[in-house]
Amino acid sequence: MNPIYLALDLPRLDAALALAQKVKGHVGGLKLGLEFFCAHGHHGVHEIAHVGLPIFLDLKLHDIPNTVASAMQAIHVLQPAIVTVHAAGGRAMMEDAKAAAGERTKVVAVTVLTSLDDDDLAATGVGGSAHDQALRLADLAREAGLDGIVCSGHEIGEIHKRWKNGFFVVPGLRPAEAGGGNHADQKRIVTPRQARDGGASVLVIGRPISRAEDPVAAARAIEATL
Ligand SMILES: O=C(O)c1cc(=O)[nH]c(=O)n1[C@@H]1O[C@H](COP(=O)(O)O)[C@@H](O)[C@H]1O
Repeated sequence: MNPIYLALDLPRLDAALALAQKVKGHVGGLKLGLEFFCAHGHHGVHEIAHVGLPIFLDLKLHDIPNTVASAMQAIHVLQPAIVTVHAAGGRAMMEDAKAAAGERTKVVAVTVLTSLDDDDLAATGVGGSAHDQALRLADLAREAGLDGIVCSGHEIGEIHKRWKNGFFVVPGLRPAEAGGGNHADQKRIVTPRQARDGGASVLVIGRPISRAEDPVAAARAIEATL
């Protein structure tokens, strides 16, 4: 199965739908995030689901356990293949999120966002490295009974060794030929191939495909490196 999930981070529903239709033969799934869900809600998810690929609903839920569980129940009807919560919400929140999710939905916890480095974490009061914090939160997600986690390609190898049958989502990916120039807001990045070799189950890729002059060619080129 193609591990690439295209992040449809586009403000307009018609543009997101057109892009999804265009690249659907070259990606394994479609990721709809906060930007999309706040703008288009359930209706938008139903529209994108018509493309026929698995839907990853990336809402990064982070609140008290009861609120997160209720939100999970509210999106149950959409039957997403994958949903995200923040591991920093704690064990009880993750347990309740998993219990409220549909049986066919994988619940995965974001460990440390790929847009953060050690200094950013220190500024939030978290001591130690992003690497150590990601490992700690991955252990917590596993203890809470989640299906897996979201982490950067810098941690995936070690987390995979500790959690053999986990489901691992890796964003923050930039193809090698992009060089050092287009990281944008991402700080902990690797190539799609490096993430795959480290044990990633799903590779989340947005702008390297969606902002490419030819998104189909970009998706195919990435697929060819895997
Ligand atoms: O949960 C995510 O998908 C996620 C977690 C994370 O740590 N970093 C991260 O970039 N993401 C998402 O992955 C996508 C990355 O987009 P690009 O940087 O354009 O490839 C965006 O939709 C982010 O919301």
